[in-house]
Amino acid sequence: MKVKPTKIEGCFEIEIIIREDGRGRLVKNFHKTSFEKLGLMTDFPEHYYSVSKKNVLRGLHFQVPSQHHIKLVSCLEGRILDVVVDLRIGSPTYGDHLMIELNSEKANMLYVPEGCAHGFFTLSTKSIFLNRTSTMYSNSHDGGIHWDSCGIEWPTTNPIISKKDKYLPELENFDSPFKFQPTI
Ligand SMILES: Cc1cn([C@H]2C[C@H](O)[C@@H](COP(=O)(O)OP(=O)(O)O[C@H]3O[C@@H](C)C(=O)[C@@H](O)[C@H]3O)O2)c(=O)[nH]c1=O
Repeated sequence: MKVKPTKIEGCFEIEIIIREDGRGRLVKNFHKTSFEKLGLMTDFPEHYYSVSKKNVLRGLHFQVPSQHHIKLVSCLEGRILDVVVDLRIGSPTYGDHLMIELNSEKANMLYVPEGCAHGFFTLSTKSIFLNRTSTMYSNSHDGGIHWDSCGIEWPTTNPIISKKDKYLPELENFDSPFKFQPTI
């Protein structure tokens, strides 16, 4: 397992072990001991996957305190552009974002720290997105910011989005409840 830091502190791209033979492939998509050695969260009580067609944009989402959480995200089928926006007051990258392609071929994952908004755009005809979260889903803590309010260069100006995502607040009008806690 290889863990690459990104420009957002606490956010990592993770490359995992893939074994291939004549039958196909085996992908080890979670290894508790390796995560523990790196000081990463290992307790993900909730997992789900979503299936999307091409041109779908989901996000940018988070849960507010006290149900804020770490996400471990990956793409089990297809290709997505995954985006993380730093919403932690006091962070050197507050308001900044990163975009990284996650795909089933590379089987790479993104470890998204608390206090960041997350979203993705689908590049393939069918994309299966896997999310593991460190706290349970809570509808009353569900929050988000508008996908087109953070200076992100999405591949289209007209993605397929949910009604909920259409009316999310813009980043500049968002009063962040998240505080940056430096690791050292
Ligand atoms: C995320 C989630 C949704 N739901 C329900 C609420 C709603 O009725 C239906 C669809 O929910 P949403 O429209 O919020 O689904 P979606 O837009 O796919 O939401 C997800 O987007 C990505 C970008 C994330 O980062 C995730 O954390 C999550 O917020 O499923 C759950 O029951 N449990 C869950 O964990």
